[in-house]
Amino acid sequence: MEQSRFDIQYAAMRAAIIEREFQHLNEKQREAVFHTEGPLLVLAGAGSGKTTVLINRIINILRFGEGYSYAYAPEDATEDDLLFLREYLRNPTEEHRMRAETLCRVNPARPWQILAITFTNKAAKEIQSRLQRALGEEFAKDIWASTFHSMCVRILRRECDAIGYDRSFTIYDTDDQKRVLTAIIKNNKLDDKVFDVRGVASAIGRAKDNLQTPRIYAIENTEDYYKSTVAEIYKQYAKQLKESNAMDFDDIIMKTVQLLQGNPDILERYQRQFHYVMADEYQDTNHAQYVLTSLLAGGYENICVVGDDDQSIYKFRGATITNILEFEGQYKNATTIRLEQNYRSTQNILSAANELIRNNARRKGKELWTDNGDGAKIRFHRSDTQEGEAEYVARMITEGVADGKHFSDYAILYRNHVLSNSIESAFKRNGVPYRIVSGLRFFDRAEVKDMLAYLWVIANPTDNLRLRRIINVPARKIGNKTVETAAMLAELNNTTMFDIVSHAAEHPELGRATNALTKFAELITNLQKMKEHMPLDEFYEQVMVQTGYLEALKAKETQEAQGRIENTMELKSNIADFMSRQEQPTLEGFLEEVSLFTDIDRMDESSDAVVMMTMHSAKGLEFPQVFLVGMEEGIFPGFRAMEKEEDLEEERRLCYVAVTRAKQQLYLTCAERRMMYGRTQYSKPSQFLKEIPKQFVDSNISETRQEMQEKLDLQPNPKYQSSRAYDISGAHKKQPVIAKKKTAQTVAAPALKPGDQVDHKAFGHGMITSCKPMGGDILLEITFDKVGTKRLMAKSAMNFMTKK
Ligand SMILES: Nc1ncnc2c1ncn2[C@@H]1O[C@H](COP(=O)(O)OP(=O)(O)OP(=O)(O)O)[C@@H](O)[C@H]1O
Ligand SMILES: [Mg+2]
Repeated sequence: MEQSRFDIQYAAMRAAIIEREFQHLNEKQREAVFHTEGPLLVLAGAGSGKTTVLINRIINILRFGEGYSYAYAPEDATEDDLLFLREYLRNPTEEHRMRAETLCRVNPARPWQILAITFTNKAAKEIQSRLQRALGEEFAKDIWASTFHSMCVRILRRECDAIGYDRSFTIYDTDDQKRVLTAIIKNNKLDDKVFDVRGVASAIGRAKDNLQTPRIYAIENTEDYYKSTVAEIYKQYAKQLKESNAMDFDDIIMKTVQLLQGNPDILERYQRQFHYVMADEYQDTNHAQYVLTSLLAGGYENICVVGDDDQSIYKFRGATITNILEFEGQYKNATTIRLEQNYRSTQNILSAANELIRNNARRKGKELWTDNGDGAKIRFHRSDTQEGEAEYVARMITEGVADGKHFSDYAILYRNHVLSNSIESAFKRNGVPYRIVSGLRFFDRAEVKDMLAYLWVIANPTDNLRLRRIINVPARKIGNKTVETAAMLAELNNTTMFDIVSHAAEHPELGRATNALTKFAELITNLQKMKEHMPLDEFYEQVMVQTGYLEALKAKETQEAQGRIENTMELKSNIADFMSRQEQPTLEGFLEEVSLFTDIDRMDESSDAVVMMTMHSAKGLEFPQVFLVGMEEGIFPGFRAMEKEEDLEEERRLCYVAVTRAKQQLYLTCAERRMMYGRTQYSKPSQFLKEIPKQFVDSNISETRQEMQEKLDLQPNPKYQSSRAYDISGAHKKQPVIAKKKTAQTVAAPALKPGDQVDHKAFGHGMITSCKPMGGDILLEITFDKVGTKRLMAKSAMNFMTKK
């Protein structure tokens, strides 16, 4: 075809815009961004910009997508038309789409044709907000950027009648799941030591990750007594959930796969819808997620997965690294792009990460480099005790803040949550503000769960489990026996408990409770009606009042009850926040969001506090200053992992993930002695520390001493107070002495009194308002000019404070 005036102008204009748009990316990254058609694997190390590529790729597809290259303006297009088109290419709004289409054959993807899946809500939100900034809120909000779970819930809410569920289905969290399982284990008179509920729950979870239904699981496990019994529990569990119109987390994925596999018409609809499918952190997908992604991308096969085989850390949850390693086998025409430049960390941190992960045999192998410069050396610090370790962490942070850093620049990462206790105490003693990201669900407080249970029952009255939770809360004279009778009647009549309760008068077995039951059913029915014509937050308040829940708390008049009232009110703020974000906020929508919520999503980045979380939760995140604490043999790697090479490699990958979160400075700390689970443990520094070459490290750990200890296999004798009892080398003296001095300094309890003026390195000028002796130390309350009142323990505080 002859080139029209438009073609020439258009091509030049397009090239210029694209050039400008993506100039901040490197060549390899741009290659990935522009490779939009066909299967693409971006396999690259930490901090190399994988997530960045994924986001920019979406921007590219939506603004300059393949379709635009076929755009031809008619010969008679006016200057005005061309100007309009130029504007439209910059900012393709739905509003102007029609005119653009009449001018030229534009055929770029629409936002809802793009599916981008990630693992955490936080990551999904990050993608959404970056896309909104680039493409405009209105336009970007239709992109399916979400987690596996919320995407599946969205599909299921629309389509689940095809698999026999009602659209108002409830989502059970791990706690709900355990209640149901515990009851089943008890009813079947099984030994709950052998069939420990956590073990059973995780076996069922793994079965679902592998898309095994109760029937298939039973067929595949006939030989083994434990597993065949689990198969029976699984069967009963699935039946009960179905009857309650409920799904657990793992069901959400499995049922979506079943829905799509069992209903070709529905599958085809989604395959047609999703022109482009993308998945971040693909190394952590399990079998069910892999099948799901493949199914959804099956229409156009424009599938792009990004990941890092070295960061696969969820094997224990069924993730299988083969999904990423076999991508090229699955799609014969796949293109693979590797990124090697890291933009996050300094060279010292990267070299350490490279050397560490080199010890894994099973990997594809890659090296990262950066031109960020060497940066500061990594700091190793070994303390005598866990308290010493915690004090060190607190001291480094306070000194850093005194130096101009922010508390929020710091992250403390640990292998297990138990390791956070001593750090927390040290932060309290030193007035360091912190926030623990538990990775668990936030909405786990009893009163919040109660209110949510009410909301669930209103939305889905067939939810027997939640009905049981609230039917007599606050007390309504509906006893346990009545509840059990109602449950039995429901079973017998093949209906739900709510149905029985609503028709209590027809069941003489319910005896004197009939009245109370009928009233309860009326309460729920009335609330259901009320819900229809009231804003959600007002409705929530009505639920608190009508159910008598608020009244019952108020009547208690205790401090604790007051706290609970505040928590239930906080739930209202959550609802209000939800309403402000949604165009059509529904109760179901809110409940859904809540059930997929974890603490990490609530991490408020605006407040200045140190964050503490497990290494697993830190995936995909970055922080200027990172501490990895508890770097000891037996903790990290854990004893269990040390037995099998395969497990050790997974631990090492976790260490690689943790190390590569740091942008500027990495601290690795350990203690010789530590109280864990009520016992004092002595441990050697983690083998991972040894795998990091000395040239990248600044250490207080004397190597001679460590080597000596290992050579002689000397075990420290717990009878000695000082852990140095076994140290015969004397070579350690240099550094630790300095450390000792610091501790010695803190011992003298300072003579302070209310009214004294102080200068604190991190908090500035303040005045002591009270001094209370406490456990050989003094608890100070100080009102600082800048940061308000803080409570500090005098001994530690005097490291940073002078009296005026
Ligand atoms: N071309 C670039 N120029 C400058 N900075 C970049 C570039 N690409 C990425 N970055 C920055 O590097 C950091 C790491 O990027 P990103 O989080 O996308 O990496 P990742 O590969 O997804 O990391 P992870 O493996 O930890 O998930 C981010 O702060 C990002 O803004
Ligand atoms: Mg990433």
